[in-house]
Amino acid sequence: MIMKSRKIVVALGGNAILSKDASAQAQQAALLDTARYLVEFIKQGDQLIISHGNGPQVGNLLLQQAAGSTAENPAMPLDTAVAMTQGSIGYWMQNALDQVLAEEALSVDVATVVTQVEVSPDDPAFQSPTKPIGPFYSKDEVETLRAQHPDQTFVEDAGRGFRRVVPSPRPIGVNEASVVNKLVAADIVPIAVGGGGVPVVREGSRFVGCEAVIDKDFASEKLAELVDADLLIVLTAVDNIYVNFNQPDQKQLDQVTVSELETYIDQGQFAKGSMLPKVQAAIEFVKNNPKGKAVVTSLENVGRFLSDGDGTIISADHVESELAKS
Ligand SMILES: Nc1ncnc2c1ncn2[C@@H]1O[C@H](COP(=O)(O)OP(=O)(O)O)[C@@H](O)[C@H]1O
Ligand SMILES: NC(=O)OP(=O)(O)O
Repeated sequence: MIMKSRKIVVALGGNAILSKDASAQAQQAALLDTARYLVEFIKQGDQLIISHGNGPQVGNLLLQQAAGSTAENPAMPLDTAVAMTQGSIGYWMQNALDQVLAEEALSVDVATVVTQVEVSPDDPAFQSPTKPIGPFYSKDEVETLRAQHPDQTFVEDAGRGFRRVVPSPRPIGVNEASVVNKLVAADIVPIAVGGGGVPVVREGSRFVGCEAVIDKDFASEKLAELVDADLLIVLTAVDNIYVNFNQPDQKQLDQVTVSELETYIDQGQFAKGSMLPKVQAAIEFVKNNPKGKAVVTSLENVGRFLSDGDGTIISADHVESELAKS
C-alpha cells in the first residue's frame, strides 16, 4: 500500500455543486469541474476525504416532497431528506470523480458513506432556526408562505431575498467515523458528512433523526478531528478570507493564527451564516489538532494552493511562533 503524503478533509461549498440552474444535469456538470480540481490533490499523492453542502438541494427536495404528498404517499421528514441529498450528491460526486480518475488513468476507488452526525437534543439551535435552505423568495412570496406555513421560519438572507431557515445544531460526533477511517486505510476516497450529516440524537442505545440541517463546515471539522487529518480545506467562492471584506481597504489574509482570527471575529469581520462558520470551524480544528492546519480558499485557486500555498492558511498560535523562531 502506498503511504499518502497528507490526509486532507475537503469541504465543498455551494458553488462547487449548484450556482443558478438546479437541474440534475447542471449540478452534475458543476461537479465534473469540481472533480477536476480535486483530482489534483490525488495526483500529488494526498489522501482526500470529501464533504459537501446541501442547503439549496435539501430545501428544494422538501418543496418537491410537499407538492406531491398524499396520505398514502407522505412527504419525508427533514432528516430523511438530508439522507436523500447525501445519496444524490454523493452519487454525482462519485460518478464525476470516477470519470476524471479514469481519464487520468488513476486507479483510485471512491465511496459515498451515508453519515449520521450526532447532535444534542438540548442544543439551543433547536429553539432558534438559522440555517437557510432552498430557494430565495420575494417579500410578497414570503408573506404568502408565512400565512400558509405558520410552523416554518423565513428570514431575509444578506439582502438577497428571503429564505426558509431550519435549526442547525453543532455536531458532537460522527457515527460512521470508524468506517471512514477504514476506507482511508484502504486508500479509498470517502465522501462523508454530506449536507452536514444526517442529524441524529441519542435515545438510549439507538439514534433517532431530528428536524435540522447541520452546517457542513462544522461537520467537516468534526470529521477532520476524528480522522486525524493534517489539513481541513474549506473550498468556497473566494480565494481568501479578508478583513474589511468588500470595503475599499479590504485586506487579504494569507497566513493567520487563531488569536488573530479571534480578534477579527470580535471586530465583526466575518458575516454570520457565510464566512463566520468557516472561520470558527478552522479555529476549532487547529485548536484541537495543533499540528494540523486549516485552509480557506476557492476551487479555482486549488492549483495555486498546491504549487505556492496561496489561500488563507490558519495555524495554531504556537505553530506560528515556532515558525517565527526558525
Ligand atoms: N470577511 C470575509 N472574507 C471573505 N469572504 C467573506 C467575508 N465575509 C463574508 N464573506 C462571504 O462569504 C462567502 C462564503 O460563504 P458561503 O457562500 O455561505 O459559503 P459556501 O461556499 O459554503 O456556500 C464568500 O463567498 C463571501 O462572499
Ligand atoms: N449543510 C450545509 O451546510 O449546506 P450548505 O453549505 O449548502 O449551506
